[in-house]
Amino acid sequence: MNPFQLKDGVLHAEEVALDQIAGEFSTPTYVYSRAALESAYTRFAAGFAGTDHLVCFAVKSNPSLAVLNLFARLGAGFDIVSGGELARVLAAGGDPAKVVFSGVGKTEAEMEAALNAGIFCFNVESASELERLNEVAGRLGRVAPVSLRVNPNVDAKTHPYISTGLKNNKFGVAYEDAFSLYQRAASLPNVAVHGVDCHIGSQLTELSPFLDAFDRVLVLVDQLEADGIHIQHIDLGGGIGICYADETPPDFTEYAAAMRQKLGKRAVKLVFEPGRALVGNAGVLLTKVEYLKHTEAKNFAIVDAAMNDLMRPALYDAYHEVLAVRTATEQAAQVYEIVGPVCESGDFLAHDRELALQQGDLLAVMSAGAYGMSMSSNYNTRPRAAEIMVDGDKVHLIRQRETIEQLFALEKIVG
Ligand SMILES: Cc1ncc(COP(=O)(O)O)c(C=O)c1O
Ligand SMILES: N[C@@H](CCCC[NH3+])C(=O)O
Repeated sequence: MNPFQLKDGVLHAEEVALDQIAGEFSTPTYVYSRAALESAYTRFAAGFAGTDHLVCFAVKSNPSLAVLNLFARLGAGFDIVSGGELARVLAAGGDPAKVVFSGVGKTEAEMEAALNAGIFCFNVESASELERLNEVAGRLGRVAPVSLRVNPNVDAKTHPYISTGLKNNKFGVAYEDAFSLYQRAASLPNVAVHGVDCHIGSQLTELSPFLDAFDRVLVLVDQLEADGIHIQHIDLGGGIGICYADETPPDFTEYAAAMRQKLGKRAVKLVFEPGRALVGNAGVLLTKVEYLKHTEAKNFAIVDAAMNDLMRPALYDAYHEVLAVRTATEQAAQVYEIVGPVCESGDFLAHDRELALQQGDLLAVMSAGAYGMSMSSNYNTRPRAAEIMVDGDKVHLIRQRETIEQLFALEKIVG
């Protein structure tokens, strides 16, 4: 579903005109559609109805308490990568028994917090992490449920910065080493082998890398079972892409059917960690054109959102569609660079967009619900944007715009 539609020449989020939101809450502002979030989660989970499964929303993609709470109420679990994300999940009413803990650098304090909360599983990413987890759990008199994150060494066919299942990156353990590390895990008193985990990358637009990874994981599961190491769940990570421009990622039904078919009759729970696919197209970044600037080479639309608000274009040269909130009637369309006020040449939101603009116009940067606000910063002492959730004709402020004072509240001048 696309909750962002033009009605009478004005872009709306569900039933609410985006210029009304800008008028009330100013810009830059992230706007999410509750209906789109719900629909994405429900459609994803529906594909696995009748199969033992757990959908763990990847918190890093959109850690807003309101978003987490919505998913928790729909029955979701959560994929976390830090103690901070665990605290968020708990504050949002998430069930710790549905939490998987990924990440290559878990600290002792984070392990303790997760053990005390009683999470579903630790996705262990190295031999040294396994030993540390065993020690920490022993100290607390607990047994930590573990999966090893294995690198199936398949090409995710995505941007190199967000491909994670290959041999030469920092994530997970090499496929070839996994079996012996599982034997080691099985011998340790304070960890219990529960599953096998993999996550091969993000923004995947083809099904085949998922299936190749699953095949390799199943070979390992069979080897482990033959060795007496029982696997209760397989975690296939996240990574399903969304349409930013003209991509055609696998749809949820097709993905679920393919995964279920691969699993066959095995009595193993399937765990997933989708992030972007559940939130990416449920959000936009609303921004205002501050200035139009015409140079010999280019036309610039200088807007009030910047790389600190949405980092993806600067970081990955990522494409986000940019739409005018009100369809212009007077001025002629021109090709613009859409740039922010930050003092970096890399501070752009979009290149070469044909738009009919005037100063003061509002623009919506589309597909900004994932890795938008979550990767934002205060660079150039810019307060982070407000966040709004629209529900039908209702508008909820789910995060206030930061104030300048908050940005230096923790600092002190040394006399
Ligand atoms: C371990 C892990 N799980 C899940 C995700 C979520 O990925 P995506 O947003 O592509 O679904 C990520 C991010 O790539 C990740 O690193
Ligand atoms: N942050 C990235 C995805 C990385 C996923 C993190 N595991 C993006 O915006 O696309």
